[in-house]
Amino acid sequence: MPETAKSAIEVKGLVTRFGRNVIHDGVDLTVRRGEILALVGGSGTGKSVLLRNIIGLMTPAAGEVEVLGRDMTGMTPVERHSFKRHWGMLFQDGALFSSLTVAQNIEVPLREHLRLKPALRREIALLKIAMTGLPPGAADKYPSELSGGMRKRAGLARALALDPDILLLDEPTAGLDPIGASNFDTLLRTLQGALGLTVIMVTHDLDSLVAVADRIAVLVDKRVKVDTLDRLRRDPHPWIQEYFNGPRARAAMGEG
Ligand SMILES: Nc1ncnc2c1ncn2[C@@H]1O[C@H](COP(=O)(O)OP(=O)(O)OP(=O)(O)O)[C@@H](O)[C@H]1O
Repeated sequence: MPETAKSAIEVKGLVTRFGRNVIHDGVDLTVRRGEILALVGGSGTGKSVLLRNIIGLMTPAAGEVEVLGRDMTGMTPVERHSFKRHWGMLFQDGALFSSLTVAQNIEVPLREHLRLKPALRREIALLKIAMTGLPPGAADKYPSELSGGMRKRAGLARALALDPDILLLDEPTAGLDPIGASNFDTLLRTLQGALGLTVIMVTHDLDSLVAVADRIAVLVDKRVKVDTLDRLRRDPHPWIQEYFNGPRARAAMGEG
C-alpha cells in the first residue's frame, strides 16, 4: 500500500447523475485503513453506483475519488487496469464465469496481472480456496454445482486472488440462510484481521451489520453520513431512525 495514503479511500464532493436523475449530490466519505465500513441506504439511493465510482468504473459528474492516495478520476485506462490489483470485488451474485471451474475462476485475475507458471497459479488458487473455507474438492467444480454460500466463498476467493489491500462487497450475505450468513460474517472478520484488509460492504442485512461493521455509512438525501452504530441510532433523520431503531434492528441488537 502506498505509504503516502493516510486513509484507504477519500471521496470528496462526489456528484453522480444519470441524465437529469441526480444520485449523489456532494458525497464526502473517508474509509480508514483496516476498517470494515458498511454502506447502507434505501433501495436506489446509489450504494452500488458509489462502489463503481470508487473503483473507477464510472466517472463522476463532479468531485474527487482517491484510493490509496491515487486519484481514480484522472487515471488512464491502462493505469486503472494495473491499479485493479489493489482491490478485489465480490459482486452481488458472485459473478463467477459459469463455464470455468472454481479454480479457473480464481486464476482469471492471476492470468490478467501476473506472469506465473500454471502450476503456481493453480497452487495460489487452491490456497485461496482453503482460505475461504471451501473444501479442496470445490476447486474443480463448476459454479452451478455449488450451493449459494459456496458460490459466495468462491467469489470471495477470486476477489482475494491478488492479495488486495481493499475488499469491496456488494450484499455478500444476500440469499444466504441465517447460519450461512453468520458463517460468512465470521469468515470476513477473520480474513480482515489476518490480512489487514480495508473492507467496504454494501448490505441490507442488519445482523451482519451489527456483527462485523466498525462504522456505518448511510446514504440519505443524496449524501453520506458516517458514524458508529451507537451514534447513528441517536441521529434524528427519519430514515435513519426507522432503519436503526425499527423492530428488525432492535432484534438484531438483541433488544427485541
Ligand atoms: N447505468 C445506469 N444508467 C441509468 N441509471 C442508473 C444506472 N445505474 C444505476 N442507475 C440508477 O441509479 C440509482 C442508484 O442505483 P444503485 O444500483 O446504486 O442503487 P442501490 O442503492 O445499490 O440500490 P439497491 O439497494 O436496490 O441495490 C437507481 O435509481 C438506478 O436506477
